[in-house]
Formats: sequence, structure tokens, C-alpha cells
Amino acid sequence: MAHSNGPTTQIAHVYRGTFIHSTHQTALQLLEDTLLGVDEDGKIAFIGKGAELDRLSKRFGFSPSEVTQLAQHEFFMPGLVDTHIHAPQYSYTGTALDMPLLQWLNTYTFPVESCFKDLEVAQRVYSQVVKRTLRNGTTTACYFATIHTDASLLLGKIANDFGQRALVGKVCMDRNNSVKHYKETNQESQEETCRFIAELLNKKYPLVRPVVTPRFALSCTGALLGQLGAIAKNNNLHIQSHISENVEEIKLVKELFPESKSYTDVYHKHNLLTDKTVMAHGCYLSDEELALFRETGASLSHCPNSNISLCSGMLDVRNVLKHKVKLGLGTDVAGGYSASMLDAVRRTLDTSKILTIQNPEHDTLTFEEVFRLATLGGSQALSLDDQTGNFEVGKDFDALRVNVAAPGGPIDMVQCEGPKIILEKFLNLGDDRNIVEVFVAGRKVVPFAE
Ligand SMILES: O=c1[nH]c(=O)c2nc[nH]c2[nH]1
Ligand SMILES: [Zn+2]
Repeated sequence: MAHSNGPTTQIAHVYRGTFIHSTHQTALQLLEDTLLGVDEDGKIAFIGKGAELDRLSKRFGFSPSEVTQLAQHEFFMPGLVDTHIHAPQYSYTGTALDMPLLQWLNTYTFPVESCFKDLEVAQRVYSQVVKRTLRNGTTTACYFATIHTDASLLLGKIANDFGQRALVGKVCMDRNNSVKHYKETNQESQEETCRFIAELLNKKYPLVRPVVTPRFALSCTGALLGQLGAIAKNNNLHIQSHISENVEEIKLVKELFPESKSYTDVYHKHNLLTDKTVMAHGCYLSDEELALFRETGASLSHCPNSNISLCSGMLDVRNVLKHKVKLGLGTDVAGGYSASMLDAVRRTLDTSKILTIQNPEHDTLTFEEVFRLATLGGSQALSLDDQTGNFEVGKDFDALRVNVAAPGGPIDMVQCEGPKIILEKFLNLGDDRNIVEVFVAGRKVVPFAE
């Protein structure tokens, strides 16, 4: 059956083969011998059965000879959504994982981030991180930059130039007792946030949006948190921050904000929990706090590599899902050492299995559920699910063309397998060698244009 709203624009591409994605009802939907048409605006114009080729070609005005046929070991899946990544920290990813969070921030992170005042450093590292994540199938990324407005604007430009869908945040921090040169005054933070938002919106990049970014409660005064909540509200913007990642952090938040009932309440009091908010980690949130997330529509970004690498804690994703809180996955580079969302999928499964080892009653996540979290779940967590996250008519075509048997790749196909096994192999064993093409809003962004 074909679905369509009528051919309002020209069909630019039609693909035929296996499509694998998630829906609200089912974590894994396998669409074999399927036709998918993309219009000139990069939106999915129709999805139908291969046998309907003649009818669809007449209805949508394309020639059957123009259809791109996938090979036997190939499939399309939705692009991966990284709901939490620190672009400047890509410069030391894979190192410096020998300390807990607060010491790690003071020793490695703040000194490195302070160098991004230099636009040449920013140009180099931001190009690397956008290219690396795109090659690994991240079609949407929610970035933290640094406190520097012009470098943060540059990150937006680079994402736009390479064609990645991105939320970009200029980091706000008017409190930093350990690395004194890496902080703003309250006034600077407010004014520069407003300048960042205005200038980024003014560029009219179609896929790049600003996100209001208080670093976390310990880096901000209550006054700044409140001002940022108001700025987000007045401009109807996304918000991102960190919450409840590490035990020492939570203890200090209690001391700094004694009037608040909980860490979640600190953000709630300052109007920072909205249905466009994404908070990273949340390892130690109480059921009451999760209920507040659910009520406000705020979401969580699960960052398992970082949680383990910095010995922060383990998020019980099953409990978050039980509370009907929206949840996506994040790499959290460089607390997480891998920029690949495939790693985030694997570490999510590992963490869930460790929770089962600790408590055999724990209902382990399945690979199908984690696949959904990495795609549709991420798009919901970022409130972008009207545009991306799965294959639905009217959404943008954000997709990975995967070849599990790519020559020189990491997977040996011993026998002919069905699509579910092929997906499982890719999620567990695959890498960028298997991601032969990446599309964002219909445009082929990998391989990179010359
Ligand atoms: O994993 C993290 N990375 C960071 O950069 C950060 N800042 C505050 N809290 C943080 N947690
Ligand atoms: Zn983070």
C-alpha cells in the first residue's frame, strides 16, 4: 500500500530494497522489497511495495529505470541521533579517562575548552568532529560547544556546510572556582547567549538550530539559570544541560541550592524543564524526579560510555521508560571515548546486562529496543520527531545505506541471513566501513563531496 499526500513536488530519487526502522508501536519494522521515494525537498514522498512499481511510477511521475536497487546485503535504516556530544572535547577523545567527573572537568576539560577562543583551533577540531560523526552515521547531533560565541557560530556553519542536522549550544557558565579564566560574568553569559541565538538564526541554516546551554547547575548561579530559562521561553528554543551524573556532583548541588527539593527541582524552579529540554545522564534520578520529567515533557540522554569511563554510575533505562520519559542515546565525547553511536548502542546493551547481572529480575533491553532509542527515541528526545527518526511519508529522508558485507569491512557473512540478523550483526560488529552512504534531508552527505 502506498501512502501519500499527493505529488506536490517532483520525485528526486526512488530506492528499492530492505528498509529497517522503528515506529511508536514496534521497535523493529522490517520492510522488504520496498520502494521509497524522496522528493526534491528531501522529504519522503511515498513508501510502497516493490510489486506496486508500475502504479507508483505513474502516480508520482518517475521512470522505473531510474530506481536505485539495493544489493543483497544492503539495507536502509534511519540516521543515528546523537543527543549529547561535546564538540571541543573531540580533541582529546580516547584519552584522559582516569578521574571522576569533577576532577576530570578541572584537569582536562576546562583547560582544553578555553583554547577554543582561537578560531583556528575551533575550525580544525569542529571540522574533524562533524566529519567523523557523519561518517559514522550521525545524521543529527546535539552539540555543546564552549563559552565562546564566535567559535560556537563556526560549529553551526561547519555542520551546515557538511549537511549535518544539528542543535548547537554556546555553553554558559558564570561559576568556576578551579579554572578561573574559563568562565563568564553573568552579564556576558546572558548577552553572548542572546547574540549567539540571534546570529545563528539569522544565518537561516535549514538544519541547524541554537540550543540554550547552561553547562550544569554547578557551573551556573541561580540568577543565570533563571535568565537562561526566560531566554529559552521567549524564543521557544531547545535547552540542554547535565543532571545527576555523579554522586559528588549531586552532593554539591544540594549544598549550593539548599532551597530545592532535588537536582531536578533546581532546573524546574528556573523554568529549564520544558518539552524541548534534553538532560544528559540522570543516573541517580529518583522516581519522583522522573515523574517531573514526564510532567514537563523533558527528556534524558543516556550516555553509557561516559557513565562507565568516568565511573559515574549506571542509568536504569528500563525504569526511565516505565516512567514514560523520552530518552535518546548520546556519545558524550569525550567523557565517552567513542564518537560513534554504534558504540553508544553497544554500551547501552552492556549496561543493561550488567544491571541484570546485579539483579536477575531486571528486564534486559533488547537490541531492537536499543535500535529504536538510537534513532526514533533520539528524535523524540530532541523534539525533532516530526522531521526525522524513522521512515514516514512527510518526514525528511535521513538515512544510512548499510552494506554488512562491505569489502574490507569488519563483518564476514558466512551464510545468507534475513534482515533482522543482518541488522543485529551491523549493530554489534559494524563500523563506518559498512555505512556506504549517509543522507540528511535527502542530500547525500557521505561520501563527502569533493
Ligand atoms: O560528562 C560530562 N561532561 C562535561 O563536559 C560536563 N560538564 C558538566 N557536567 C559534565 N559531564
Ligand atoms: Zn556531557
